[in-house]
Amino acid sequence: MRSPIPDYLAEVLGSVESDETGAPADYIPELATANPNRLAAAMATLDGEVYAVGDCSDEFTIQSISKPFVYALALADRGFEPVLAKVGVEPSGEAFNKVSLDGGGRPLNPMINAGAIATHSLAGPAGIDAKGRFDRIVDGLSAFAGRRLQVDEAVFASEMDTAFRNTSIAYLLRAYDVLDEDPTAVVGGYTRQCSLLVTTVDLALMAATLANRGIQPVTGERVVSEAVVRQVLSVMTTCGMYDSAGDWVTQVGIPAKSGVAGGLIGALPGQVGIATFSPRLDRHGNSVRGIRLFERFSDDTGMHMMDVPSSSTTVIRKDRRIADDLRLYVIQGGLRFAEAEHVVRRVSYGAPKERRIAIDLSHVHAIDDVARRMILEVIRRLSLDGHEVFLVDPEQVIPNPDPGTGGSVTVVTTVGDID
Ligand SMILES: NC(=O)CC[C@H](N)C(=O)O
Repeated sequence: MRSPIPDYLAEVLGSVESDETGAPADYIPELATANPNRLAAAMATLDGEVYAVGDCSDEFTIQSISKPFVYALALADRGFEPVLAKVGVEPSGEAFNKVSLDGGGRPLNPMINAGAIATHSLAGPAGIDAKGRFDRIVDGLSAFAGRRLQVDEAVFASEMDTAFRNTSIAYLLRAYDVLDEDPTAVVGGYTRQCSLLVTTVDLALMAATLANRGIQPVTGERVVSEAVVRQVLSVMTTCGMYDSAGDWVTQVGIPAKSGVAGGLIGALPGQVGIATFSPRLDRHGNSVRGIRLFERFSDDTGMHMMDVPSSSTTVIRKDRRIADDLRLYVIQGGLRFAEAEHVVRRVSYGAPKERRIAIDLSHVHAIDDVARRMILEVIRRLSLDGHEVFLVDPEQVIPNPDPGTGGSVTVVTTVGDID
């Protein structure tokens, strides 16, 4: 059978193809010369399958789509505190290139140029020189993409020729001590970062790495930690589309970032990475057809971050006395707070009389940290109440279970192992 997914993507691409509204960015002269008709879309799954249609292997400069990734590297390299001290996380509601700082002299967020220029200076360890920092950025962004990225020297030179606004932003940052080095050199590094060449497929994989909690789906490399990814996706959600962030979140609902060369990425946590490419931009500097493609994807597939499956009410598959003094709870599905609460409620309200209690997790495919702690607390309290507790956990969804003070548990592979 032929997969229907590329056919679907091609159909969606076809539906926006004739839209010629908007114009390519012309403040970077080299971008204005590029063919504005190019159009591509790609989707990358978290296990590394890539579906791509249109001009999906054409290279173009990453531009502002580099910002969330370099922010991720800065957070990873310096830690949260030093980065947050210099760059805020508040949506600005302003254009990406606005010369603006907050009341305390910090850029409002890392997605606008002011914040991104400051963030660029925070990549790599403190004290690193400009070359080391740039190498770190290329290595880091290449790790997200899963292949070595190169700079488009022509676009870089062209943007530097007219980088007056970014240079003035950098001087303002220097005046407020957000930057403590030569502002012109930092703008050079930032502009080079924006000039890295990517394809739509690269971008889909970079987005999928964010959607996959920081693990690149094809190479399997952990590029940044889960905590960093959460921070980056949060900021993309509130600030990624600049002064159209509110429209975007309500209508599309996928953490996203646009670039003035026409790229657009969306990372839906736990699901997919999506990228589109079309150079004509709206007045916010976002790709016109890219937005339309994302609107279709979100509408057609329910891929809106607020559309989540409701928590399963059938978390407890079985609650049964299986011997005179043995009660068995069989738990199923993925456990987060809401699902674990069902277990807590059933066991505490059910007040089992049997001396021995078995909790069977062999049908649990995922458990998050809070759910794990809740199950362990159930075990601890059952032990304190005088029960002998068994955990049936053949897949070790809770490795080395430690119920804490006063609790004890025996781990078995099957219910049959309980004698
Ligand atoms: N929105 C963007 O893509 C802007 C990036 C561009 N290099 C700039 O700084 O102006």
